[in-house]
Amino acid sequence: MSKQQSTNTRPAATSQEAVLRATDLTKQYSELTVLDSIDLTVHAGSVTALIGPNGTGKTTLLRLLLGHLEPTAGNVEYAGPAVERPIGYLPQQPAFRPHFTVEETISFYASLLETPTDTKELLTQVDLYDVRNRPVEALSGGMTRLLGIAQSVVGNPPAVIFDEPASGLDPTMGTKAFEITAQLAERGTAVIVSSHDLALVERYADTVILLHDKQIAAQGPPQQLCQTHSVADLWEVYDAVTATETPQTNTEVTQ
Ligand SMILES: Nc1ncnc2c1ncn2[C@@H]1O[C@H](COP(=O)(O)OP(=O)(O)OP(=O)(O)O)[C@@H](O)[C@H]1O
Repeated sequence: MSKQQSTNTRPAATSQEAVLRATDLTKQYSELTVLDSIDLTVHAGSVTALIGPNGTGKTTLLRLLLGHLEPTAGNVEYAGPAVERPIGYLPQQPAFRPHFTVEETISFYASLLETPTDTKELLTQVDLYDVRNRPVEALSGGMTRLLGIAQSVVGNPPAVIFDEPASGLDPTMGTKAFEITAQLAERGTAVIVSSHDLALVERYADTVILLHDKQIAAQGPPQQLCQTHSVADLWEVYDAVTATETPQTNTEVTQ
């Protein structure tokens, strides 16, 4: 794909209300400081992509935004509308209860909410409608991730958090996963997505946040980051910013 084609040409988001806001967010696991004084805002109608080296704290930040982890300091605020399901979540390794079919799985999640869900439309959107009667344990890894994407948007939450949605997907379906993020943003959802696929991020993200060495090392629209760093693409921005990578060490597993 040419550079020109890879440029994000999606119309600018019309609504820019803050839906998720993190202020002075710090997270330590025992002695290991993973995130240090992070401030970020995720806006309605936009795709915010979180990138950074392995172990730099992307999943930790996403789980803090979800409220699945307690920050060591700072806070997270959900500032979106009061709805049944404020935030949808695709974990890095989605897993589903065995023996249920694809359709039963989505119907189960839909049954937990009063907001109606068009299961057929949802499964069609992620290309799983044709396998709707297949048990979830018979899905491939990529199909399981697509089911996770479908599950995460049941109830049309105002914010959606995708942890590596394209991981394990073939190029077509990886692109499809990012197209879904763009479609969600177009209808007003605040999407935050972590990914190592810089080409897809450059193409689909409105804002990129590059985590490095516990902090936000670069932030902005992909093209603006390229201009600021006088480079041709997001990979070169990433390379320049992370060149002085500080190795992270692990401690005991704690919550
Ligand atoms: N429960 C925990 N206890 C101790 N350390 C943890 C815990 N969870 C994560 N870590 C450590 O925190 C650091 C950040 O992990 P995290 O999973 O957030 O990174 P990541 O950027 O999502 O990585 P990747 O790109 O490899 O998925 C890593 O060093 C990891 O080992």
